[in-house]
Amino acid sequence: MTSLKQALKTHFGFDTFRSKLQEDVVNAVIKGNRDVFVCMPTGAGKSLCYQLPAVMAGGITLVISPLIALIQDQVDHLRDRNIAACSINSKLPAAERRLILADLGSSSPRLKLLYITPEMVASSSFQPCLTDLCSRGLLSYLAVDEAHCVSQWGHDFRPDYLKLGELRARLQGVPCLALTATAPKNVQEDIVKSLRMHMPLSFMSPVFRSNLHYDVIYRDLLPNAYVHLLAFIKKAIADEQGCGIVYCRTREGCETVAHQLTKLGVSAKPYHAGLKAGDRTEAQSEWMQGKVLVIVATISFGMGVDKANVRFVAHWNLAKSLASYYQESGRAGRDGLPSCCRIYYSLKDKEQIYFLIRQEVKRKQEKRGSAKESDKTAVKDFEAMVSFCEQESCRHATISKFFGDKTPNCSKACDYCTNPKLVRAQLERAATLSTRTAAAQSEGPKGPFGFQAGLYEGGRKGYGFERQEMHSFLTHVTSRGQKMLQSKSKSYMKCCAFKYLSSNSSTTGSSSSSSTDTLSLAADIEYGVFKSHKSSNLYKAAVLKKVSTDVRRYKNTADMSEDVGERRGSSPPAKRKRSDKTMCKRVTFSSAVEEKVLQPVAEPTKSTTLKEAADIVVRYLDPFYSKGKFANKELFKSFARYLSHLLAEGEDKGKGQGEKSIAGSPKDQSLDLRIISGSGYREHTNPIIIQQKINIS
Ligand SMILES: Nc1ncnc2c1ncn2[C@@H]1O[C@H](COP(=O)(O)OP(=O)(O)OP(=O)(O)O)[C@@H](O)[C@H]1O
Repeated sequence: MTSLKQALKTHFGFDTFRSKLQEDVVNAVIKGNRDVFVCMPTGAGKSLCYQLPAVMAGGITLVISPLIALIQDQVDHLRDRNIAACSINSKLPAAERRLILADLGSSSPRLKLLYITPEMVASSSFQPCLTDLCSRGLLSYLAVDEAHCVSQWGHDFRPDYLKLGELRARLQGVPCLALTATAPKNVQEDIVKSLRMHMPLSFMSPVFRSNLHYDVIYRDLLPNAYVHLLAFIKKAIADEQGCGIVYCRTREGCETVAHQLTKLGVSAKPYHAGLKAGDRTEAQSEWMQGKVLVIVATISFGMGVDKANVRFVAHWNLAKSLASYYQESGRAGRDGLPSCCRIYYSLKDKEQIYFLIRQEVKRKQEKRGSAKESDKTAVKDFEAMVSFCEQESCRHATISKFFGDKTPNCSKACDYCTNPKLVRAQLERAATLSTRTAAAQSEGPKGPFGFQAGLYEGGRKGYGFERQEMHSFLTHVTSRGQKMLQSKSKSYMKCCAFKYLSSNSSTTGSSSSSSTDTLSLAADIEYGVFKSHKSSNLYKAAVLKKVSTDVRRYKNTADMSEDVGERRGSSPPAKRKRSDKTMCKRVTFSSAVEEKVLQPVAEPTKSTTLKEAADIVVRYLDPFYSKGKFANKELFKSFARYLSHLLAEGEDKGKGQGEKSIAGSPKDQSLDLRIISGSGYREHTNPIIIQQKINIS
């Protein structure tokens, strides 16, 4: 075994290089006489191209990486392998920083890889350390990860990356390695120029990844897009191995999609900048561990997340460019196994993003006082994304062409190559739809930015216009002294809604349905209000009003209905199907009456604590579990948890209804178990899609 392969095995545990290209790059870097430029697809193993030379070299490798989270991930991974790596960043505790600087200042530092952001490299506090390392000849390599960030033609331009040119000039004699997955020709040239690389050796491999199946579904054409997404998820994870990502543009989008998926029985969690850091970390780690099947995230999620078995990446909203889309969708199938990448395309979404991009360009130009050629980049990039969705040709070919590669052999790895007729049929239907809705759309976007400002995601990896949107949102919020709602309030309001609906079950028609339905209805009502109210007090009042209105509306409609059977037999959703016309004709609403109806739920009654409820539930369910009536322990736990919440929160009003199935007569019950954590209880222990029927007899 060569010493290189030996080092690969010893330090990283790999028997072979992932590809010939990876080995060639490592050899070229170790040789050290030329700068090296690497453009390899997502998941191809670029990190190893500098990590292996770094551990084999005598000095320290300085790695520039754009995100602290990404850096942290890499550092943790290296430390797990006993490789001396660390990062100096703004979040580092002072004591740790002192230790690192002490090691770097020693005659023979232990450290092999020092990760740093471009901002930190340029900061004055880091300069003495850098000068010292340079003057003592202790820098082995300079590695610039995600190098496309240096180019203003790139999809993730970071002005601070431009400062790396100066750094490079200071590090004469230190070989530089630039790595990216997403660099068309103009970006490649920009990288080489900006980093002042000297006649670099270039290692490029085509972007084509044959294990990824790409398709586009027109969301506007679907009768129920969430059910469609559910079917996609089920198919992509048919063997229940692996997990997936759904990308949404906005925080609200993440919440909505996660909520809908949960309601449909999929364990899904949202991830966005609006969540507390702890909740975000929890969502990510549960997803990483396979406890949560789907993470519904803004694009702030994913960079540096190295999870092998991501079986699908669905885009609920369009990516801002084709390059971004390639990178985001490329998080699927890093283990090389077949995986699916789908876009749920929507014309409205397209219009909104166009609008936002133009606004952002205008804002930049106003600030700068002039227009620049590169201002058009964002629009062009997005146009490429749009035409990817609206085209009638191979999706892989489009991606490859965009990055300057030859047309790959798709072999039915996209919807067009699998069934071009279907793609055409969809386009034709979409064209008809867009003609029909053209009039409505021509009115232009509503609201200050054509949509609800404030609902859009920020973050460094955002769409580029987040600052403007967030600013508008914050102004809106603080101007009224409003506070974002806490999840405690949400649970409480859901509980109120549930109690009120339960107590009026004979009116709402839920007497015939389970308390699960009532809970689901309560969650729907609460969530609907939550979406449109940012003020805590207005939100609370609106939930109560909405619940009482719904009950009242039903009451009025039912009272006047000639079909008594309908009143007795149908579930609430069926009743709501009654046409608005009928309702308008027959029912008049009096706000005074509604206010009166509100009163009974203003004060919550004392209920059983969750722990007490859990004790009761476990006592009753345990015999069934012991008899093997549950498929597995996780299912038992999920069911018990769900019932405990139900009992604790709906205890007083639900007596004789919901908990009858727990405490009543289990021996003759057939429990239709649909664990709907979307009803307020997000915790799942079961990663699989839970929608099962258990017969207890
Ligand atoms: N020689 C190898 N043998 C087996 N696995 C490898 C090898 N080299 C790298 N890998 C694994 O491949 C996965 C992807 O590697 P890495 O994160 O470096 O990809 P990347 O090219 O940087 O992708 P991205 O552009 O998405 O960040 C990692 O899990 C890594 O451990």
